[in-house]
Amino acid sequence: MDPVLEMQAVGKRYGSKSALENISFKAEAGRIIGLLGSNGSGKTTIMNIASGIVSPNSGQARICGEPVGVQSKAMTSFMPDKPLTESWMRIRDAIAFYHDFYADFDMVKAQDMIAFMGLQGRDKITSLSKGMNERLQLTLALSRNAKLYLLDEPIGGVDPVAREKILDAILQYYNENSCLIISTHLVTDIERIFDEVIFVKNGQLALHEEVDQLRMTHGKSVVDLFKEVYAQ
Ligand SMILES: Nc1ncnc2c1ncn2[C@@H]1O[C@H](COP(=O)(O)OP(=O)(O)OP(=O)(O)O)[C@@H](O)[C@H]1O
Repeated sequence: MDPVLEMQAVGKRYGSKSALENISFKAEAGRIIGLLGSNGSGKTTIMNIASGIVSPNSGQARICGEPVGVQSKAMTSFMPDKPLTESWMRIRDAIAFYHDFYADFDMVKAQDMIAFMGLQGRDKITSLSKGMNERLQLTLALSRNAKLYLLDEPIGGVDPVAREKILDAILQYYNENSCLIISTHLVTDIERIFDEVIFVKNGQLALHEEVDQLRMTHGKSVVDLFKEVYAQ
């Protein structure tokens, strides 16, 4: 069976600046994968290429064997680091918008997640705190029945309690037939949910390993190895 996401020798330049170089990896169904790296290492660029927002200059990205394009976008649910919702919307409008827009949107799951997250349908999105907004964006992304979920910094800037709630929601609502990739530089606390981690450093793939294997071969937690790899 084809991997859910495969990158083959992907390179990306912005003008004269190289953002990604020769990135190759496979991401299989049933896996939660941490895409880890310090600021500017290339995580968002990888997410943007997998979701079809940005085209690589070299190499190729495939979703379930299909080159990234119209067909692959229907199989990919992306939570970007900036919200896709409009400022006039209430939470219920955002849910209705996603339901109208995506044929695979599961309304029952969305309502269940809204309750789990402690969100209220009548609340205006502009009135939500950063953490509550992240809970909403995660609800919207995970309520689709996609093959690939791409969550770009889903816990950026939220307090430890909100972070735990978001991680619990990911574990509870994750669909085991899919692959979920989470980019972050906040490795502490989040490593408990990863099956595999990919380290990106200066636009290159520094490591791709199963977390259990990594602990055995390196004798270290993901956080400790992260600190070692990214030490200046
Ligand atoms: N639109 C763009 N134009 C020019 N350079 C860009 C653009 N987008 C990204 N870059 C550069 O590409 C490199 C990788 O950026 P990217 O946003 O992918 O990193 P990141 O790991 O997601 O960083 P962060 O954790 O800070 O979000 C950086 O050097 C960045 O400055």
